Amino acid sequence: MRLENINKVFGKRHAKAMALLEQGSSSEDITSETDCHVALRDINLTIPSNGIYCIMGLSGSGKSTLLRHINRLIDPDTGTVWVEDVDVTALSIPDLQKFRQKRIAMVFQHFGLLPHFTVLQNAEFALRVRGVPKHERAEQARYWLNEVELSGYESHYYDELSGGMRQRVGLARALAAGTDILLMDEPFSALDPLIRRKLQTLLLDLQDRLNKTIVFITHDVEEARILGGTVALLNQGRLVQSGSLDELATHPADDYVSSFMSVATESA
Ligand SMILES: Nc1ncnc2c1ncn2[C@@H]1O[C@H](COP(=O)(O)OP(=O)(O)OP(=O)(O)O)[C@@H](O)[C@H]1O
Repeated sequence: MRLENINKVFGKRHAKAMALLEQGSSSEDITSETDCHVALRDINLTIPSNGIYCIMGLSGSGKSTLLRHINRLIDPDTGTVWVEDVDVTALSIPDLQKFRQKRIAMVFQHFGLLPHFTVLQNAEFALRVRGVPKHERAEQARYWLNEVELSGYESHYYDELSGGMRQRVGLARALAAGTDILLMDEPFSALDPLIRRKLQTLLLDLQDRLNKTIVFITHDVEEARILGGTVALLNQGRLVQSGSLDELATHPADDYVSSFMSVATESA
């Protein structure tokens, strides 16, 4: 997939902010003149298929905003999102809905489960939306719950699950959707370190067999390394460097990359 010339500005005086952006004003000046926030600026990024690709950066650097452009939960102000030969930014709303159902599932940091649904009902949710018959969707959901080691918990509710189990349900729901692309927005960062490590291993095991295109947001260099070490690093809405973590460590594009990598090395 490819993001081309993406700009995204949030705020009320949007037209004024966009005019300043086009004139080349700095993001700081745009904020001080208009109170708008430049969340993404001139993003050009190619994400290879069939692998795990990590989006990194400090809090507020634009990671979630970038991820949400891929399934157009957020529309860009300018630019194009390509998923293979599909221009996602040009899809009509009905086509976008079909495209999302078929191609892209999402896993959220805070799970995004429906508390009044059982584990099974949550896991089969995407299939229900798609109109898959009850028996068939239950069978598929059970299969994926087994894959995430949650067999036996089908009739449990959200309140009865630990954080790790909740995220396993989130993962089963995304996998049951049967899409080739998985967007994961800090899926493991609310979990304690041991559970987090287990879920990283589970994801790697599944990916070995499923070979999906996974775009994974993390703050954590160690987590990105475990997941294969291919990253894009954002700073204040700009893409500062992409490549392997080793490249970022040995040939940092600027001081931000260098300090991001050295803090991570010190805390490892
Ligand atoms: N809907 C919105 N309206 C206004 N500002 C927004 C909106 N969404 C995001 N922003 C701002 O855009 C910037 C980027 O936000 P984003 O959530 O993409 O960052 P992030 O890197 O994912 O941060 P975190 O790691 O804290 O989740 C932030 O300053 C945020 O406050």
